[in-house]
Amino acid sequence: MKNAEISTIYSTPDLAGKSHAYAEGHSMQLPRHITEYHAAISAERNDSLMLTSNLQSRLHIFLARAFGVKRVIDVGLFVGYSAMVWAHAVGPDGLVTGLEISDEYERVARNAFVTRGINNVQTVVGDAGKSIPTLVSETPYDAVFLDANKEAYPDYLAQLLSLSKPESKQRLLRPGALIIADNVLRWGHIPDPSLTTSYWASEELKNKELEGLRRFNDTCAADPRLEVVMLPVWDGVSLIRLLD
Ligand SMILES: C[S@@+](CC[C@H](N)C(=O)[O-])C[C@H]1O[C@@H](n2cnc3c(N)ncnc32)[C@H](O)[C@@H]1O
Repeated sequence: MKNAEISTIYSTPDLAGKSHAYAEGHSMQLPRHITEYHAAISAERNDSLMLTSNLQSRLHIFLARAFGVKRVIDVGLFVGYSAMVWAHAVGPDGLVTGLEISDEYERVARNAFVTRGINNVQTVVGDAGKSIPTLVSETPYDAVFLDANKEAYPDYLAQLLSLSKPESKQRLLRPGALIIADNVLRWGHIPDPSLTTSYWASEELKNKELEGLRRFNDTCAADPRLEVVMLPVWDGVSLIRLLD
């Protein structure tokens, strides 16, 4: 719908919900082990809000296949749902590297992969800022999914770019790599700083996250090495391409 404002497309939350369900019903199907894992986490865990949605996952799979993605870094593994989606997208001969600071979450994720016979995911426990530089090898990655601590997005982006210089013999990301960043609109708080709703444990955390996301979004839009499309869907998703 050309020039339509997003707020005027769906006049009620009910209509937005119906449209989402319809879109889901008319998109590619996900394998059952993925939808079942999503449902199990949603039913059993009180931190399941951190999950990406099944519809967003279809976009990830679509993009991975369109971009020829075989190697992905999943920054913010949580209990392994998004990594499981990437594992499906890249196929058994691909590789997903999941980075997670919590050894408890990583253990749950690893167990989920083992019990489902998924063996193309490797996990690294620790602060992603420390793990990312260790991933440079002979074979660059094709894609990154940023979904960990929002305040560190600018640092993660700076690392990805500085470890993927055109003149370098070894680089972390290949030219043309895809970076997908989740939560870039943060419930509308990024475009509207006057919002008073708060989902954060403290004002300090809120301010840190929002400041980090704003800096990240501004950098992506301004950096000549990057091409970005920010989608105002879900919690805001930026699709970023490394040009060189
Ligand atoms: C929103 S959740 C990720 C959800 C996951 N991508 C999915 O959709 O299944 C964010 C995760 O990032 C992890 N995290 C937070 N800070 C981190 C850091 N500095 N390094 C690595 N992981 C971190 C959290 O423990 C949490 O599991």
